[in-house]
Amino acid sequence: MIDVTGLVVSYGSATALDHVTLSIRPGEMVALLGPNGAGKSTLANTLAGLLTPASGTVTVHGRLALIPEGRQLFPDLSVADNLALGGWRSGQRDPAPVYTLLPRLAELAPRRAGVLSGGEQQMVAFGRALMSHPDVLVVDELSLGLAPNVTSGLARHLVELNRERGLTVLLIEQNARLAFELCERAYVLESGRLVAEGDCADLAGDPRVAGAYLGGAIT
Ligand SMILES: Nc1ncnc2c1ncn2[C@@H]1O[C@H](COP(=O)(O)OP(=O)(O)OP(=O)(O)O)[C@@H](O)[C@H]1O
Repeated sequence: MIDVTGLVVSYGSATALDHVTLSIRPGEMVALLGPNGAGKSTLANTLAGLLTPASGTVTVHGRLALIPEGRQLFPDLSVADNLALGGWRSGQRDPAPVYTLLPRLAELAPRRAGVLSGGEQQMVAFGRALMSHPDVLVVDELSLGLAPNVTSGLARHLVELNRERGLTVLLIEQNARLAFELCERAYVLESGRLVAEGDCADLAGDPRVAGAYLGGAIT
């Protein structure tokens, strides 16, 4: 669904992604882990076509939607209008399918996005991404600034979409424990380079990964 080969992305003279190669098969839910500044959002934005690679190739088979870091809602617009903007490019105007998946959004529809809680705003960002009926969803920091119970509620929706509807997901997370719980496979990015990849169970047992991202080995 996603094929990235030898990807280099720079901001001026600073290289943010340095020959990154990865692939995600249809229906997979894959995690991308890494510390602050590793290049995770740069990868997400490049996959979404917002940044142009200096070299390398990015191929996305199907329609990709991004839930950007920090949600990036229009705070003065209603929830319904934020959702409508998500369907604007693809001409999808009917929010009903999204309301079926995320019924809370139907209740929030007339409210201004800016007055909602962080969890509600993340749900709006989620719904806005779904408005374009994506084949692959890139989620940049689902859990950012959210209480664990709020994150788990959103994660449940994500897993349901992946398992029951075959949505391919790239989950970018600093919360490695959550990512390992939800995904089967993961990539680890540090300073713009992939430093580890594999099954989450193997990575969780890798002392280096567990030490850096899980606060010690998982037993
Ligand atoms: N617009 C920009 N202009 C210049 N440098 C940037 C820009 N955006 C990101 N960078 C730099 O590129 C590198 C990768 O940043 P990026 O935001 O992709 O990392 P990240 O892994 O998503 O980090 P975080 O988890 O903090 O969001 C960092 O060194 C960052 O300072």
